[in-house]
Amino acid sequence: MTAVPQRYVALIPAAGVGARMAAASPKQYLPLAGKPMLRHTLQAFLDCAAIAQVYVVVSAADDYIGDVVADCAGRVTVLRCGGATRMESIRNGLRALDAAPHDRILVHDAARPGLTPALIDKLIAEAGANPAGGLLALRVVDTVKSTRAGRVETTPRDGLWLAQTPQMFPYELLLRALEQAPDPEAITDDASAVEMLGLSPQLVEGHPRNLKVTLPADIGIATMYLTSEHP
Ligand SMILES: Nc1ccn([C@@H]2O[C@H](COP(=O)(O)OP(=O)(O)OP(=O)(O)O)[C@@H](O)[C@H]2O)c(=O)n1
Ligand SMILES: C[C@](O)(CO)[C@H](O)COP(=O)(O)O
Repeated sequence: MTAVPQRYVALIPAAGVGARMAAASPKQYLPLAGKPMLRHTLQAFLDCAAIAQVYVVVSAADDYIGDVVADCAGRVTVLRCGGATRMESIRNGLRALDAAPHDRILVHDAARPGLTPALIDKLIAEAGANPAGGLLALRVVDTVKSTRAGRVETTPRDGLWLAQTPQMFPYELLLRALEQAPDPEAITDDASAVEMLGLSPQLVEGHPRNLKVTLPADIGIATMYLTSEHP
């Protein structure tokens, strides 16, 4: 029996309110280098030949998305099933999208507009065949301090990484991991749900340009990367 080739499908959670950004509109629609942030994020997948379909999860009341995807007919599907948390939005999106069990789902934050087709291709090349999936991540390069004990302590940084997105997993595995998670509050990213099943997703070196735009200061940094000549 010939193996059915796996497809690569993007799922972009874009139903947040951007509370930490404290802007007039949800941060994923703020203008960056002349375009809404989400359009930059979408374009990275639209410019990546490996991506078969892009799904965007927005809130039911979202009235920004129409203008952002007006010229993306066919490649982008809008799912109005955003939830109260990022993980709920992703789980709702997984239940709504069309994919085969072995297709790879690349979950990517709308708030990471610095992603490039080259980074997507790198993740697919290095982790696309891994049954435990994989994600872009950056090694920690600064000394890490913790105040959890009520005082300042230094945490050894060897072996520490900062998770980025896309986080890519077989469709069946990711949906099962999110639905079976014993403590949904403990899941801050998709990989942690898969880790709770005892699997170890592959870490693939990402790039600082793929930062999550979270605080006002991140707008200038993201704009610098989006307008820079350097890849
Ligand atoms: N209920 C939610 C919350 C977040 N997200 C998405 O998940 C991504 C990463 O989340 P985060 O950076 O925390 O975005 P917000 O939740 O909007 O930010 P804040 O926590 O400051 O409100 C964003 O693209 C956001 O739109 C989502 O789809 N649904
Ligand atoms: C998924 C993520 O971007 C990986 O670093 C991060 O966990 C999202 O955190 P947020 O608080 O939902 O922005």
